[in-house]
Amino acid sequence: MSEKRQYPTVLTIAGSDSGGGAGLQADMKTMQAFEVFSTCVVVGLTAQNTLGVQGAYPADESVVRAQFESIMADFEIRAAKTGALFDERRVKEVAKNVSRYKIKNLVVDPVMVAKGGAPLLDEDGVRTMKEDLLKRALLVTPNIPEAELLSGMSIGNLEEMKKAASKIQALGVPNVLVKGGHLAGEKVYNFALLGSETFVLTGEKVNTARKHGTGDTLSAAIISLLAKGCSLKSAIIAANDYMNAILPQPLFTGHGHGSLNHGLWKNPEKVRESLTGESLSRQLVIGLGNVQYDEQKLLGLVEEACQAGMTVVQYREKGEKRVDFEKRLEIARKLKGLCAAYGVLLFIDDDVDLAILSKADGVHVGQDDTSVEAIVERAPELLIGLSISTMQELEKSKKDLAQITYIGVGPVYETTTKTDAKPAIGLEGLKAIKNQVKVPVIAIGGINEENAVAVYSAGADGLAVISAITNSDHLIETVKKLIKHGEAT
Ligand SMILES: Cc1ncc(COP(=O)(O)OP(=O)(O)O)c(N)n1
Ligand SMILES: Cc1ncsc1CCOP(=O)(O)O
Ligand SMILES: [Mg+2]
Repeated sequence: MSEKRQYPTVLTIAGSDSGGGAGLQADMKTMQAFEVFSTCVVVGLTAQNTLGVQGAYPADESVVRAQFESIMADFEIRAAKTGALFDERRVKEVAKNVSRYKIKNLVVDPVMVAKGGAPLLDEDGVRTMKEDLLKRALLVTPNIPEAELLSGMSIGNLEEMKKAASKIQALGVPNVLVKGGHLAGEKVYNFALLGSETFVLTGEKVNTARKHGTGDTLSAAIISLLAKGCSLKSAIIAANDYMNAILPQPLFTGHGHGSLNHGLWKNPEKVRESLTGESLSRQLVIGLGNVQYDEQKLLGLVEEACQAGMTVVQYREKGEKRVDFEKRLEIARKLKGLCAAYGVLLFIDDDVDLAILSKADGVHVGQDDTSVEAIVERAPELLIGLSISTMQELEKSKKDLAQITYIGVGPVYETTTKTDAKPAIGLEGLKAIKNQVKVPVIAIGGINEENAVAVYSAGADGLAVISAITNSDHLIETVKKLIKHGEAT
């Protein structure tokens, strides 16, 4: 076989949903959205549509085995997941093949019952899954009813989710993610037990019947990110963000529960539409020039900032040393990987080529940079941020406002970070510009954890900062304060 590095390739071991919204179809659509190559072992077929499951037809074990043989003879599988496995015989066959081919990064989505109530795993299958399959997995992702069956206890709240996760871990699987969507309450809590580390992820409870395939989609997103080299924790966090982004915008297809819009994440038009104020609200602008040309410091700081809750990173390379294009591309690609893992948007300052080649989400341009028209013509997939410093610039840019994602307004306060900054416009200048536009206003220039509240009160929809982060000796606290000030106004 060729020694060439392989494109990240993943495997779903699951049942087919003829209705296309769940099962291996949901998995493969999700994998496409995350830009990994997907392969599948079909463990059985269902005759199914958005109204329910009309029939289930397990595949013969020899057919399951033959598919494993074909896939493993050719592909380098970086991560795999299981979905509906139907019964004890198929669970055993899958477990055997997972061992035979030493499949790593296996996520078991212990699918037991379809959304409409149809059983997708019999009782003996559940027992075999507990005894034989879980110990071969990296992670198991039960929902509440599945966690109850696996743990043998009933679950009515977060505390019980935690207890159940420990009981499931004791079955031999090192990491457990219990999905709390079935519990009552306005928010959804998902509880993760990764080794001895625990954390809770929240999501909005979306008031829609179109939740079919959510478990498949979440686990497919997790293995796609694992295949791209993300840590398990980052993969879970980013997959949760993906769910929160696509759940509110289902597809109205069929006459029953409809479907998730799996491609939404990567469709720029849709991403633009689904961007909330929150997703643009805290931007870290940074480059090597802001961190004494120390690459590890840059990447470390960006990762920490993403973890802490910054929502956008802008890669802006200014400073006395020249950083050549090749190096900037290398950095931008690394930043893209980091940001994607946390569901953070990456913008590139000034350079449209760099934004295209690094697959950044957007580009930020000033008044004298590439025109908005030219960017849209060349790279319609890019989100666009545009600097506005004065009413005159706003007037000149009004024709472009419909095409752009946000305007960067400032400097609001004096700043020493940008050597050629225009005069500070103050809170009054910010207010005046805000009053003239519908597009989100991201304030920049001299903003820090103390004055952020005033900036928000003047009408800013978000903040962009450099020194508030690069000079902070308590970054998590700094970001927390930026978040708090935004929430307070
Ligand atoms: C969010 C945000 N707002 C304004 C700017 C300034 O951009 P620009 O006018 O292109 O100046 P330089 O950044 O190139 O010095 C920004 N980068 N980000
Ligand atoms: C890039 C830029 N554009 C206007 S002011 C500025 C610099 C912001 O840096 P700081 O947050 O350290 O004042
Ligand atoms: Mg610029």
